[in-house]
Amino acid sequence: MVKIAVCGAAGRMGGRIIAAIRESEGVELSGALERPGHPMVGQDAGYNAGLGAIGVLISDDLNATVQGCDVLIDFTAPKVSLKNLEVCALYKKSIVIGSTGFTPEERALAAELAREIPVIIAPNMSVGVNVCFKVLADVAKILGEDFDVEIVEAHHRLKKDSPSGTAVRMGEVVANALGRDYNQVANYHREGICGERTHDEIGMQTVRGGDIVGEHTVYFIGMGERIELTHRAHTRDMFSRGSVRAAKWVVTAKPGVWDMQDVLGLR
Ligand SMILES: NC(=O)c1ccc[n+]([C@@H]2O[C@H](COP(=O)([O-])OP(=O)(O)OC[C@H]3O[C@@H](n4cnc5c(N)ncnc54)[C@H](O)[C@@H]3O)[C@@H](O)[C@H]2O)c1
Ligand SMILES: O=C(O)C1=N[C@H](C(=O)O)CCC1
Repeated sequence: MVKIAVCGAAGRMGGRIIAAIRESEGVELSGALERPGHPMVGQDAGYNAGLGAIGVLISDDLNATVQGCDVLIDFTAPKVSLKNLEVCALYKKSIVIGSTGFTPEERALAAELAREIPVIIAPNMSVGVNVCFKVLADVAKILGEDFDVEIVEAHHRLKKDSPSGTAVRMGEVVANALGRDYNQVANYHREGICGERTHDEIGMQTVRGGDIVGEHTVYFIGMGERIELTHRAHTRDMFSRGSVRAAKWVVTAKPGVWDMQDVLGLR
């Protein structure tokens, strides 16, 4: 039985992950974490999952919760995830990180902290999006230089980071396939007389509103035709089921940073 603790247990994803753990075989919920001062600390973790009481209380004790698990699933925010990664490395535990919005410097620090433990960092845990990542590289290579690439993503009004981690990864996949440096070609902002589109740029546009779970469209726009590759998430449950699948996979993996392409055998 793989013992999983969930960090961000009172959050939108935390509740769905606890529900996914309860319906999965071979795993059990060993702990649930929230930030010190959160009103749900001390309450049963089952309530946010719609399960009623399940006998696991939400704690704010990071060290004790990590010591009691085999793997921590963390959907919080980049700085919190880096701290969690550091504590998992201290106790030689695995970690699955779903948080998005990491800077390049934070990603490099995560890779350094992952030298001695297996870590999964994935901006999107759904099977569908990970298949899109794979297909996107092929589409970009086949279409080549004659098609302009633009990415549009839409999420709920409470999302804190922009553009989404998934949109950034889609941009990175396309840029790599076309031999471009994503950080050089990503264009996040057009306003006023900003000039014609440059050949290499990848435009990134963000929509925020209401309860949109997550939508991503990559446009390949040519002269006289275009391809639009869209993924729409209907619920958060495939992210949470993916994170549990990742947790089962990572406990037997070698140290280093992995992602869902590894878990799903898509690499
Ligand atoms: N990888 C994926 O598939 C995927 C899917 C959905 C969301 N996300 C990402 O997951 C993250 C969380 O999303 P959400 O919608 O659940 O957000 P949320 O705000 O609903 O939940 C985050 C939770 O983390 C808690 N938290 C903050 N600091 C903490 C700390 N120090 N210790 C413990 N808990 C702490 C918050 O109190 C909150 O309950 C975001 O970065 C989001 O982009 C990723
Ligand atoms: O709700 C969110 O926040 C989501 N974030 C991820 C991202 O930034 O790509 C995945 C989709 C949902």
